[in-house]
Amino acid sequence: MAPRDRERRSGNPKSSVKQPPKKSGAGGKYTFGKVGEEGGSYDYEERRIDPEDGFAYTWDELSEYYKGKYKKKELEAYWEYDCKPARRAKSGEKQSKAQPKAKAKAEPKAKVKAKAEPKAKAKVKAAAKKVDDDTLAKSIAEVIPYFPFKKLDKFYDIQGLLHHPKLLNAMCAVMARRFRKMKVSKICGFEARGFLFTPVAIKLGVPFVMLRKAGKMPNTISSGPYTKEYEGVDEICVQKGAILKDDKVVLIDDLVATGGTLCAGIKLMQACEAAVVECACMVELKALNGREKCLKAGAESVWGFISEDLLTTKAELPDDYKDDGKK
Ligand SMILES: O=P(O)(O)OC[C@H]1O[C@H](OP(=O)(O)OP(=O)(O)O)[C@H](O)[C@@H]1O
Ligand SMILES: Nc1ncnc2[nH]cnc12
Repeated sequence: MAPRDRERRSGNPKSSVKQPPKKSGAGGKYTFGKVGEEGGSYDYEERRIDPEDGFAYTWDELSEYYKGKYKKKELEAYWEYDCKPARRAKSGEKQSKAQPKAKAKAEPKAKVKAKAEPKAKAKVKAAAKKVDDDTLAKSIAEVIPYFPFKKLDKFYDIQGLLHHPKLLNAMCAVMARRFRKMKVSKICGFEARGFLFTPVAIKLGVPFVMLRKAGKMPNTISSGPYTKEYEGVDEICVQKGAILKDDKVVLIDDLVATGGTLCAGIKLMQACEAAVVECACMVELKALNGREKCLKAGAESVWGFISEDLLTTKAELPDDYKDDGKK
């Protein structure tokens, strides 16, 4: 957001901008169930810190302040990715004195345009974001241990991420930020570990479609058999009518190894006449060339967030460790 004149904010709560009235029911903007609403938060009392001035605001206060200055989508993205959650005051604890009651009205559009961000500053920002994504990738990699399983020396266990909700949310936010630009109409996740990324669809306000192993859902289209890095042959299905002609979908999974699973998904989407704008995976085992396979099969893009060289967390195994994999 463009810098603004701190003097414009009134310290007098009576003169500050009033919050719009809350909707009936659960509350303000962050009520359940409105497709297209973004944000990832359903708590209208939640405050986030605007990095512009370091103060915490509710969504209503922030959107009132920036009304007419930024588009709703831009502001939602700003709330989601740039504003950091503020610590909640415990019951009985007063809010900090420095906390303004509401932001003063935003500057008029013309004035803001004149303050457009210089290119150099935008470049610095882009570099900073890259560093942030790299740091996040490393932090996630640290909580994904590997151990021998199903005859693989290194089975990467993404369960570790589920024990760190902030990291999981940050991962989903990175994906949502990426897919928002692609204007996707649906997110498809693979059983089972692809289902962990349903928050991405919630953040984007688009449907999440389950791609399930054969025999789990009625009335389906099947990919036919495919092979994976381990466990031989599998088959995945999508329910008829879940994907429509000309849908723009992202296929999402925790990990791409040989690409067998993703290619089966691509085949399913092709049968539905939908476009696979991206195959997106949290982890990419590059040495197994899944990427090339997916591109050849018709995916427009393949994206992996964490490469195998970051996955250096070796699990400590107990003496009685047993590989319970079936094959
Ligand atoms: O690139 P590939 O060689 O196809 O391997 C990758 C797939 O293997 C794993 O799933 P798995 O089928 O084992 O299912 P699970 O999530 O139910 O364990 C993983 O979650 C991917 O979906
Ligand atoms: N090495 C691996 N670790 C975890 N999941 C996988 N799926 C396929 N290969 C895998």
